[in-house]
Amino acid sequence: MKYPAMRLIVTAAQMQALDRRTIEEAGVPGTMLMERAGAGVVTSLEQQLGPLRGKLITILCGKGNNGGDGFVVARLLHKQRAKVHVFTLAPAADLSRDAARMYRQLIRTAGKAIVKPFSSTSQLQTILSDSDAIIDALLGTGLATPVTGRYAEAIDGINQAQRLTVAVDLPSGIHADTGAVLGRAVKADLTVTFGLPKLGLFQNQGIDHAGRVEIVDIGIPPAYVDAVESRIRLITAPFVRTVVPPRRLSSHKGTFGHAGIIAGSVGKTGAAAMAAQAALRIGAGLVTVAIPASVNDVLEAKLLEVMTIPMPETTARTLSRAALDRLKDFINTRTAVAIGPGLSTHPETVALVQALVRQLDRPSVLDADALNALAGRAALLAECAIPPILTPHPGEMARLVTKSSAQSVNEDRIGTATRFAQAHRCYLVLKGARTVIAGPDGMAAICPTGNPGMATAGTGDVLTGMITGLLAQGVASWEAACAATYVHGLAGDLAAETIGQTSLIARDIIDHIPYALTNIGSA
Ligand SMILES: NC(=O)C1=CN([C@@H]2O[C@H](COP(=O)(O)OP(=O)(O)OC[C@H]3O[C@@H](n4cnc5c(N)ncnc54)[C@H](O)[C@@H]3O)[C@@H](O)[C@H]2O)[C@H](O)CC1
Ligand SMILES: [K+]
Repeated sequence: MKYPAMRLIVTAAQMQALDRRTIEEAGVPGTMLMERAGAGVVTSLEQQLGPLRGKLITILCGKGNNGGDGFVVARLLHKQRAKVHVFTLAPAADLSRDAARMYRQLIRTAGKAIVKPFSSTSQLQTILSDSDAIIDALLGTGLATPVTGRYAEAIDGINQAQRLTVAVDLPSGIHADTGAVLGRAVKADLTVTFGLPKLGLFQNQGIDHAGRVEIVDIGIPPAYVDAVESRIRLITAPFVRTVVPPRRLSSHKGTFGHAGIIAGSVGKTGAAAMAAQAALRIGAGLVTVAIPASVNDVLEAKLLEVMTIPMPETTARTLSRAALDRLKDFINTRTAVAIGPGLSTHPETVALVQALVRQLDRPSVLDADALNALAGRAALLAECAIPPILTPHPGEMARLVTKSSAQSVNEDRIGTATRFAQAHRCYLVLKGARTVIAGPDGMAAICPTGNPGMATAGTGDVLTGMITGLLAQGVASWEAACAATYVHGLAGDLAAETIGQTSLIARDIIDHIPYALTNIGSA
C-alpha cells in the first residue's frame, strides 16, 4: 500500500533553491510568495487570538525578506483594524528589493507613522509589554552570523516582554539547519514557517525556541518539492491516518493480528502490562505476554483482555535460558513480537535475549533490557531475517554505539540514528524531544508530537506496545514506527491538556490513545 509522502524537512539552502526555482522558472514574483507568507501569519494569529480588530500587535522587521514578510503582516493587520506598531532594524534604503516594495506598500496603505526605526529596547519596552502579540520578522533563513548589537537588543526586548510571540519562518537567531542559537534567539510560542519546515525547528535549541510549528503553503510547485534531495521527513496526521488499518464489517479478531510481548520480571510486571495494553489500545486483535512463571499471576491480576504464558525462570525470577525453545514457539505463533520491557539484565536473561534476537523472523520491536543485551553486540542484528525496530532512549543509544554518551548522541540525533540504522540494517526510534525514526535505507523522520510531561516511568513501554500493536495488524515496520510514535506523542499532548505535564504518567498515555486516534480521524 502506497502511503502519502510525509512532508519533507529542508535546510535553508534547499528552501532558498526552491524559492529561486519558483520565482525564476515558475515565474511567481517573490513579492507574491511574501504576500502569501504574510497572509499565513495573519491567519495563524487569528486562530490564536480570535478577531484581530482592536488588538495591539507589535512587529519587528529586519532588513531582508523576513522583514518583508513582517511588512506584509503589518499591512494586512492594519486592514483588519488591529492597532499595529512596526519597528525596523534597517533604514528603507538598506531593505532588500522585495522587502522595500512591501515597505512602500505598507506606508502607502497605513501611512508613514506606522513604522518607526528601532533605536533601543527602552524605547519600545512599554509597547511590547502591552502587546497582545509580538511578531518576530527580524531574521529568517538568511541568518549568517551570531546576532549582536541592535538585533540582539531587539531579541532581548521581545523575550523580556513575555507576551505571545510569533516567529516568522524561524525564531530569529536560530540556525535554520542545526537549530543552534547564534548569539541570541527569540523564544517563540508559535513559529509560522513557509513552504517546507526547516530542520532547525526540530533540532537542539530550535525545538524550545520554535514553540508550536505551523507550516504555510506559499505555492511552491509540488514537482519542485518532489525533486528535492531531502532524506528527512516530518510525520503528519494525514500520513498516520492512512497507516492505521481500517475496520471493515467483515473484520474479526484474527484480522488484527496477534501481538506477542516477551517482558517482565519480579518487580517489573508493570512494564509488561503497559506494553500489552497499549498494543490492544492501538488495535491489535489479540495480545499475549510471555512472562516468568512466578510473576504470571501478578500480571494476570492487572489485565483482563491480555493473555499470559508463564515461562521458565531463574532463581532471581527473570526469564531463564530454559525458556528458549518455548519462546521460539511463542514467537512463531504471533504476527509480531516485542522483546524487552522489564526483562532485567540478569546474565542468563541477557544470554537468552541474544539467542532470541538471532531467531527473529517476523516484524519485531527490541526495547529496554533487550537493547541492554545488545550493548556491544549490535552485530547480532545482522542475523535477523527481518530488520527489527529498536527503540532506545539516548542513554541506551550510547550503550549501543559504545563510543559515546547520551549527551553526544543528542548532539547529532539524526546522524547517530541514520548511521546506526544503515550499518545494522534495522529501524531505529531514537526517543527524546522530537523523536527521530531512522530506516535501513538512510531515511529519517521526525515526530512533531509529544511534551516533557512524557519524561516519566513507563512511557517507553507504552510506545513499544503501540509499535508492536500496529505491526501485528500488518503495518510495515517504517510506517508502524512513525505512526505509533506520532500517536504516542499526540496521546501525551492530549493527556497533558487535561491533567498538565507534571502529573502525567504512562497509563494516561494509554488512556488517551483512543482520543488521539479520533483526533487524527483513525478511530
Ligand atoms: N519559501 C520561503 O521560505 C520564503 C521565505 N521568505 C522569507 O525570506 C526569508 C529569507 O530572507 P533573506 O533576505 O534571505 O534573509 P533574512 O531576512 O533571513 O535575513 C536578512 C538579512 O540579515 C542579514 N543578517 C544575517 N545574519 C545576521 C545577523 N546575525 N545580524 C544581523 N543581520 C544579519 C543578512 O544580510 C540577511 O540578508 C525567509 O526566512 C522568509 O521569512 C519569503 O519572503 C517568502 C518565501
Ligand atoms: K524571524
